[in-house]
This record gives sequence, structure tokens and C-alpha cells, in this order.
Amino acid sequence: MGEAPALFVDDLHREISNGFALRSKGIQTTTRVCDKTYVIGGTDDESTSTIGVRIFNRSTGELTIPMVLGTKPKQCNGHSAVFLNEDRILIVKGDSAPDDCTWFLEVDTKFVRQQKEKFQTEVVAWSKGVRGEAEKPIVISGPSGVGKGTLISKLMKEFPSMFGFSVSHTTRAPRDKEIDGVHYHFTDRNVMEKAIRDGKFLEFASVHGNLYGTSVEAVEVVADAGKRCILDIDVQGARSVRASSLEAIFIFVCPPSFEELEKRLRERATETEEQIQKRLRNARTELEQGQSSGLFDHLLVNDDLETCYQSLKKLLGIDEFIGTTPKSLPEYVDLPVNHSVSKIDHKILISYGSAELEKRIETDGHQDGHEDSKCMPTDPFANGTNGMKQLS
Ligand SMILES: Nc1ncnc2c1ncn2[C@@H]1O[C@H](COP(=O)(O)OP(=O)(O)OP(=O)(O)O)[C@@H](O)[C@H]1O
Ligand SMILES: Nc1nc2c(ncn2[C@@H]2O[C@H](COP(=O)(O)O)[C@@H](O)[C@H]2O)c(=O)[nH]1
Repeated sequence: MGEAPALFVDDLHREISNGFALRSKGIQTTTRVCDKTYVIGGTDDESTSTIGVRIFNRSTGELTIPMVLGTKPKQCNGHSAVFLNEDRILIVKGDSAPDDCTWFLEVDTKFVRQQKEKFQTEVVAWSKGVRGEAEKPIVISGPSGVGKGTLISKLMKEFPSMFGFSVSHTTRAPRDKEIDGVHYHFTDRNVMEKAIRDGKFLEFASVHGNLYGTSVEAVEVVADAGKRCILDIDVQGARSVRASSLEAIFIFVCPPSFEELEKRLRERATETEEQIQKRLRNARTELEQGQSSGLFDHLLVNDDLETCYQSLKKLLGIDEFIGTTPKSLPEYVDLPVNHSVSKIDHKILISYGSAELEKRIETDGHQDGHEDSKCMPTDPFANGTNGMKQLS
């Protein structure tokens, strides 16, 4: 390993960093975060096509495989790793399509800390960098029973660290298995009306005979966690958000037919017959408004769930392939082209082809006491001096 060049990034703990890369499959980077070194790349299992993560604990000398949440990035020809924000590592992949080249490995975000606590093990979470309208919240509307909640659950499950759900307030009673503070903040009408009068709500509406609303705090909680906010609200609420200062993407979900909508509502079996009738009556108005008002940026038909979910991911820019047809992409990002990474406020800017890029190539060891991130072509722990421990 000694003769292989290692690339270093200057002072990565400061917020402006330079990217770097090597063009070779199976390359590993090491990124030091306090007493841990995150070894990213390579894999223990040759059949695995995704980028592996291991954690070297510098104080105990143990190398562990953490529980990895979220969708993992596919192997690529080289990558760079930059520690950002004191809680995540930015990965820029080589030879990758533009919408697949930036990823984040959360190592110490609030979400990851919660999962470590819950599972009592080392946890990391992958999320994909999103191009374009990355930070815009997503408003999802559609008639009751169309599958909004189902689609949102799938998204949150696949991208746990990318999206956060805006937990609404409602005066309706909780259903079986609904948890206060998770599915809704179940609340008393008087209390909610007072909070609305006090300006604590971004929007609210009377829906199927109950009061529902999105508090400003519900959206802020998600933004503070560094996640993209998803709001599941009715058409009236979507109209209010459109009129507010919150810039969002508006998606309306339609059923394949009214009969199918009725079937789903009945089979869900969460409402009384009277409530189902009320929801179906309201659905006709919502469908009319949703499809014709120009309020929504995108309409999705939720016929086959998986197809609809893929379409949702596509419009959010987080799909990989639709069916077997590779997405047509303008060009591949080929590292090491010059690229620089900088952080401005809460935004991370990746610039390609920057003439200002300064890349330092070292032939060994440490630089100014820092070992934040370096690329190496072989496993640094392959000599067997460190015990490998699989945590589950
Ligand atoms: N594509 C689909 N095909 C068949 N059933 C579906 C599909 N999508 C969702 N469902 C089912 O339809 C029912 C209603 O879905 P869901 O609760 O997600 O709707 P919703 O739009 O969130 O409703 P509400 O607005 O009342 O909360 C659920 O039982 C769900 O499993
Ligand atoms: N305007 C708002 N509508 C909301 C909000 N939260 C949920 N909803 C909508 O209510 C209906 C019924 O929901 P259910 O959970 O009782 O089935 C559904 O269409 C939701 O989209 C909100 O904060 N504001």
C-alpha cells in the first residue's frame, strides 16, 4: 500500500473544502470524525454492487460494519469524501450520471443519533443529493383513500434521512395504531382554534367535518433536521400554502377510477359508513379542483402502487431506472475532473471544472495532523491487525 498515492483534502473541518478523486473501482476513502474513521468504498462481499461503509474506532482499534439505513449508492469509478456540517460526509462519485453523483452519508445527524439509541449499535444513513429543486417542500394532495399516506410511507422508508413528514394537527379522533405526535398532533378544537388565532399555523382547513392544519413549527422541525419536508394536506390547504411564502412543489394524486377509490376507502376500514359517504362526496369536488385548478405542478394516477411510486421518485429526481429503460442523461460526470465543494449557509455547492481547484497529492501519511479524507486503492485494514466485528 505504501507506494500508492493518497490524495488529501486540506483542512476538511473548515467548511470550504476541495473535492478530489481517483479513477479506479473499489477505491476507499477514509474520513475521520472525532475518534472514528469512516472507511467508505470497497466491500467485504465481492458480489455487493453498492458502496460499503466500515467504521474504525481509533480508541479501541476495532473495525465494525454499521447498520446502514437508506438506499445505498452503487459502486463507481472513484469517489471523493468530504466531512461537512459536523454530522455528514459528502460523497461525490466518479463516472456517474449527474443525478447520481452526489450522496450524503449521515454519521452524526439527529436522525442517526436516534437510530443509534434505538438499535444500540453503530448506524449510518445514506441519502442522495438532489439536483435542482432540492430544498423545496413537497405538498401532496388528493382525495381520501387515494394512497397519499401509502406513497409517503414508501418514500420515507426508502429515504429516511432525506425526507421528513410534517406532522399536522387535527381535531379528529386517533385511529387504531395512530400515535400522537407521529401521525398527527391530536388536539382539542378550542386549543387548535386559539393556536390558529395566535398565528401558529401555516395553513388550516375544515376537512370531512374536522379541523386539520400545518403548524409553522411542524415544517420548521423538518427543516431543522436538514430534511426535505413532505406535507399531506387537502386541496384547500394546498391552496393556502400556494398563497403563502413557502415555495413548494405541488403534487395531486388521482385514483384510476371513482369505484377503485371507494373500494380502497372501504377496504381500509377506518371510517364508519357515514364518514365514508362524506369522504366520497368530498372526493368528487377535490378531484374536480385538483385536476382543473392549475394549482398543482404534477398529477399522478395511483393505479398500480409501484408504478405510481416510481413516477413520484422520478418527478422528485430520485429515481434510478423506470422499468428496464435507463434514464436518458445528458452526460456522465467523470472524476477526476476539477470539482470544488463549498458550503454557503445551509447549502452545499458543488462546482465542476473550477480553475480554482487545488488538489494536493501526497505519497503517504498525515498532513498537518489531519486525516479527514483520503483515497486509497487497497483496504487499509487488510493485514488482519484489526478485528472485524459485525454489529447487527
Ligand atoms: N395503488 C394502490 N392499489 C391498491 N390499494 C392501494 C393503493 N395505494 C394505496 N392503497 C390502499 O388504499 C388504502 C388508502 O390508502 P391511504 O391510507 O394511503 O390513502 P390516503 O390518500 O392517505 O387517505 P387519507 O387522505 O384518508 O389519509 C390503504 O388501505 C392502502 O393500503
Ligand atoms: N389542510 C390540511 N389538510 C390535512 C392536513 N393533514 C391532513 N389533511 C388532509 O385531511 C384529509 C383526511 O385525513 P385523514 O388522516 O383523516 O384520513 C386528507 O385528505 C389529508 O390530506 C393538514 O394539516 N391540513
